[in-house]
Amino acid sequence: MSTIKITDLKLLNKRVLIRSDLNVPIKNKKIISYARIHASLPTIELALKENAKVIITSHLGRPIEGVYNSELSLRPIYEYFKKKFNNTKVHFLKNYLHGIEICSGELAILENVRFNKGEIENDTHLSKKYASLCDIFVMDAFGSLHRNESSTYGLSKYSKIACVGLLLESELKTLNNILKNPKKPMVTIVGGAKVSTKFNILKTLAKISDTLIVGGGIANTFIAIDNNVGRSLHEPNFINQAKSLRDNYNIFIPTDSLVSTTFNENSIGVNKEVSNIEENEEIMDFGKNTIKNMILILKNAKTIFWNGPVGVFEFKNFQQGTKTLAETIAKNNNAFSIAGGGDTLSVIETLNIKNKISYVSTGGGSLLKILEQKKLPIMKLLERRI
Ligand SMILES: Nc1ncnc2c1ncn2[C@@H]1O[C@H](COP(=O)(O)OP(=O)(O)O)[C@@H](O)[C@H]1O
Ligand SMILES: O=C(OP(=O)(O)O)[C@H](O)COP(=O)(O)O
Repeated sequence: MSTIKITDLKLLNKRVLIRSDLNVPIKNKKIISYARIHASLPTIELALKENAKVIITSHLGRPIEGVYNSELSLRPIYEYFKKKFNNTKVHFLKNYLHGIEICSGELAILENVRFNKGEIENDTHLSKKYASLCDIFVMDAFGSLHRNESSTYGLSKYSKIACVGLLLESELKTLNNILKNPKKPMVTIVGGAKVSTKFNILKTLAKISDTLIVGGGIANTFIAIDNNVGRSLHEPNFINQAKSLRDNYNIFIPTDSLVSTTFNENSIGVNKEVSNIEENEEIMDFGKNTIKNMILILKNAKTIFWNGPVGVFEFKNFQQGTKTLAETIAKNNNAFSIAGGGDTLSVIETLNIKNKISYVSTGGGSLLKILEQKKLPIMKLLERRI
C-alpha cells in the first residue's frame, strides 16, 4: 500500500478531520459494543497529542437522509469521548457545514453524516463542503471502506491532503498478510441482515472457500429457492443468483429453522423444517439439526472467516445458532479464525471470546470485500493522491 500515512504529516495547529467508523450498536441511547470506538482511538489520540484541531466524523445506522433522528444521533458517542478525554475540550456539533470553530488540542464530534442530504450518493457539493472544514483528511473508517459516500470517497478526493489513519493501515496490512496463504479446509460464514451488500460477494467467497455457510437474511434467500419463507427477511431479487451458487458451489444452507409469528424481545421460537414454514411465520435462527451439522464443518476447518450473526442475536430466544457458531470457532485451536462486522463484534464482546479468535476486524462488508482481493475505489483514490 503506497499512500500518505498520518504519521508522515505534521499535524500541529492543523484542522485534522478524521473519518472513523463509529457505527456501533446503540439501544435506548446506550452503547452496546465499544469495539469500533476503542479501535478508532489510536488515530484520534495521535492527532490530539500532536496538538491538532481534531474533528471526528462518522455515520450511525441508516437514517432517512436529510432527516434528523434522535435514535441515530452520535450524542452517546460524544458523551463517551467527553468522559474519555476529560482534560480536553470536546465539542458536539450539529450544524457544521459552514465552518467549525475549534482551537488546537480540542476535539469536535460531528453529528451523524447521514443526516446530511447527499452523503450516501457521494454528492460533490457536499464533499467539497466537508473538505473545506479541514487542512488534512484522515481516512480511518475501515468498516466503511466499501462505501463510496461523501464523507469517505468524496473527502478522500476533494480534501487538500488525504491520508490513511492508523486503524485503516493496520487492518489492511494484517488482512493482506493473512490472505497470502490460507490453510485448507477454509470455511466462510456470511450471515446478518445486509443481504444486498453481501450477496454480490458470495460467488468469490464460494470459489475460495471449501464450504460457505450462509445465515440470517442471506440464508433465507437460499431457502426461498425451493420453499415458502413467509415473512422472513430475504431478497427475492437475488433468488436466481442464489440458485446458481447453490448448484455450482459447496454452500451450507439451513435445513431447519427456529421460526416465530412475532418479532420482538419475548417472541418464542418453534423448530421447523424449512419446507414447512407458513405465510405468517418468520425465520429467526438456525434450527437444531442445522446447528449440529454446522458444528461438524467448523470443527474440521483450518481457516475460518466469519461475518454476521446467523439469527436475531439481540433477542434471547434466538441466540443459539450464533452463540454455537462463535463458541465453536473459539474452541477450534487448529484453525486460524478471522471475524468482523458491527454486530459480529457485539456478539464477540457479549460472549467474551475476543482472545480466542485469531484476528478480530472492525469491518464486516468491507472485510468480505477485502477477501475478494479487489482494490477498493477509496484505496485507489488515496494511492493516486500521494
Ligand atoms: N433471520 C434473521 N431475520 C432478521 N434479522 C436477522 C436474522 N438473522 C440475523 N439478523 C440480523 O442481522 C443483523 C446483523 O447484520 P449485519 O449488519 O449484516 O452484520 P454485521 O454488522 O456483523 O456485518 C443483526 O441485527 C441480526 O438481528
Ligand atoms: O457496520 C458497518 O458494516 P457491517 O455491518 O458490514 O460491519 C459499516 O459501518 C457500514 O455501515 P452501512 O452498511 O450502513 O454502510
